[in-house]
Amino acid sequence: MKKSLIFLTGFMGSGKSTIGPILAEKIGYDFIDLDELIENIEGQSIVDIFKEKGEIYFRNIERKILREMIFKLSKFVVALGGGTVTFENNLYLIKEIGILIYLKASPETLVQRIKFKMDRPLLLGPDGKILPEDILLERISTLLKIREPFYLQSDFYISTDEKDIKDTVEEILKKIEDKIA
Ligand SMILES: Nc1ncnc2c1ncn2[C@@H]1O[C@H](COP(=O)(O)OP(=O)(O)O)[C@@H](O)[C@H]1O
Ligand SMILES: O=C(O)C1=C[C@@H](OP(=O)(O)O)[C@@H](O)[C@H](O)C1
Ligand SMILES: [Mg+2]
Repeated sequence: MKKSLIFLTGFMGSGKSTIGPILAEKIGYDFIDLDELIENIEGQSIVDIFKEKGEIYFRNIERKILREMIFKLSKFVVALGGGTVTFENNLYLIKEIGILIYLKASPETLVQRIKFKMDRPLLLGPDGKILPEDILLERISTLLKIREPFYLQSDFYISTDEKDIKDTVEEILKKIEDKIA
């Protein structure tokens, strides 16, 4: 059965929010970033939601907004958050309705892509500051080991290490061309 929703999953920094709009444009779909949608609905940044209301609140709202949106969309590329598919039954919901693509990257690559970014609360120190590179690598490696079994349940994965953004998009296009409506 051909599908009209494409979801991007993968660890923080794997490129979901960057690849998503480019892919959408190429196939004539619209684009939505789940994190941006959460920020708009909540009127608060992801960092502030985590800081003021905590991760459990974030996961509940993430799940609620995902459920509300998922049945309304057609011809959309959706960039998920890095944790979305690892909570509750989000993974099964997403797979039932769309094509799930895992943007795979090694911990070493991920560190290089996000080491100066302050917008991922799970990768900041207790003081809210950027972690030293060796600690960041350790944290990413540990969390990725826990999460990868979920990511690997995607319909397919694309390895993004040593690949530029354009090549990643091209590879996805080849894989989905006969699967989308
Ligand atoms: N090959 C690549 N694929 C995706 N992103 C890349 C690549 N090379 C460098 N980047 C950079 O890595 C960062 C990925 O961040 P983002 O798209 O926000 O990831 P995510 O939404 O998965 O957390 C961006 O700054 C992007 O420009
Ligand atoms: O991996 C995670 O648990 C998270 C990833 C973030 O999205 P990105 O993967 O787009 O950075 C965002 O949803 C939040 O900070 C939590
Ligand atoms: Mg993102």
